[in-house]
Amino acid sequence: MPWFGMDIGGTLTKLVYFEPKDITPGELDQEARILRNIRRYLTKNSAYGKTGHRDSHLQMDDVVIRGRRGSLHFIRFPTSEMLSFLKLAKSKGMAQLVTTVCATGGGAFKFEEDFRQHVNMKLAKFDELDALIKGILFTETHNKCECYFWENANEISSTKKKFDFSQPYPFILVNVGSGVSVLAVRGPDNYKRISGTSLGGGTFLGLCCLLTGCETFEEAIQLATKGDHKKVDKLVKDIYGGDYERFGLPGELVASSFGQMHLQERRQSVSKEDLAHAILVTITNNIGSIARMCASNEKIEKVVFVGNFLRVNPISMKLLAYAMDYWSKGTLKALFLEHEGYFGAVGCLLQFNGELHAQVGDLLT
Ligand SMILES: Nc1ncnc2c1ncn2[C@@H]1O[C@H](COP(=O)(O)OP(=O)(O)O)[C@@H](O)[C@H]1O
Ligand SMILES: CC(C)(COP(=O)(O)O)[C@@H](O)C(=O)NCCC(=O)O
Repeated sequence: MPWFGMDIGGTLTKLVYFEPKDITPGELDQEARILRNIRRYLTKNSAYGKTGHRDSHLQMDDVVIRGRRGSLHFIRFPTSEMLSFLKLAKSKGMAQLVTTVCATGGGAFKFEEDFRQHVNMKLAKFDELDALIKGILFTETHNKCECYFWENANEISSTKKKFDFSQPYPFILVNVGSGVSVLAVRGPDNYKRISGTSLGGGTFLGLCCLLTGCETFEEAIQLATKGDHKKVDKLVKDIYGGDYERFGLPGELVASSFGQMHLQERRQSVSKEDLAHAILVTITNNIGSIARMCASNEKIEKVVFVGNFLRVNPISMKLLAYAMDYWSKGTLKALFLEHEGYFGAVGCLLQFNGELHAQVGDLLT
C-alpha cells in the first residue's frame, strides 16, 4: 500500500508521496508489482496528465517515517480535475489495491464517494488545520533551511535569510489558500483558529482572470510583476497632497484600493499589468492587516505565512514582511516556509500507519 497524504483544497489538490528506499527482497511480492509501477510513475515523471505537476525542487530525501527511510515527493493538480485524476489513478492499477488513503481539506469530504466508486479507495479523513500544524513541525525539523525571512524587504536587493525556527512557540499561522485562516499556535497540540477572511488566493486569481483575461496563476503573477498598482489605487498623497502627518500616514500609502478606477480617464490609462498588481497588493495588504491585528491581540511576535498563494510570489512575501515590520515598529517578524502549500498533505501522511484500517472507524466523519 503506497504511503500518500492528500490535501484536497478549494483550488489545488496536494499529494505527498513517501518513496521507501529501504525495500527488502521479502517485500517484492505480487502486490509490490503494482506498487512498483506506481512508484516509478510518480517518481520518474514531473508532469501527470495535462495539469498535474511534481515540484521536484521541494523533494526531501533521507527522511525517516515510522522506521522507514525514503524520499518525500510533492505533487499538485487542480482540484477541478479530480475526476481525471481518479481515472489516471485507476489506469495505474490503484483500484486493485485495497487501500485507505489519508486525506484532508474540504475535498476529503466532498469527494469521498468518488474515491470509493472510481478507485475503490477509502479516505481516512483528518482535520486540515491539525494536519497543517503537524506538517509544519515535521518538515521544519527535517529540513534545516525550511524557515526564512526577507531581509530589507522594501529594497529591490532584498534577499531570503534562513530563520532558526527550532523554538517555534508561540506563533501566528496565516494559511493563505483559496481563503485565509489565521491560527494562534502555542504548542504542538495547542492552537485556536482566531480569524479568517474570504479575501484570499482564490480572490486574487478570480479577480485577475475577470479583470485582465489571464488564465492561470502563473500568468497573473507575471502580469503583476510588470504592473504599477499606484495607477489604480488612490494614495494618501492623492488625497492630502503629501503625508497625513498627524496620524503618521505616509503619502505613498494606499488610502483606497482601486480608488482611481471610478474616473473614466484613469480607467483608460491603466494596463492589465497595473490591474493585476493592484489586485495582488489589495489582497496582500488586507491579509497583512488582519495578521497584524491578530498578532497584536494575541501578543505573539512571530507570524508564519503559508499556503500556495505565496508560490512564485515574492511580491506578496516582501509586502507582508515590510508591512509587519513597518506597522509594528519592528516588533513583529514575518516568516515563510519553503514547502508553502504542502504542509496539510505532509501532516496527513504522518497519520498513516499499519493499523490505519483498524482506526478508520475512529476518525472524523
Ligand atoms: N498552479 C496554480 N493554480 C491555481 N492556483 C494557484 C497555483 N499556484 C498557486 N496558486 C494560488 O494558490 C491558491 C491555493 O492555495 P492552496 O494553499 O493550495 O489552497 P487550497 O487548499 O484552498 O487549494 C490559489 O487560490 C492561487 O492563489
Ligand atoms: C474554509 C477554509 C478553511 C478552506 O480552506 P482552503 O481550501 O481555502 O485552504 C478557508 O477557505 C477559510 O478559512 N476561509 C475564510 C472563511 C472566513 O473566516 O471568512
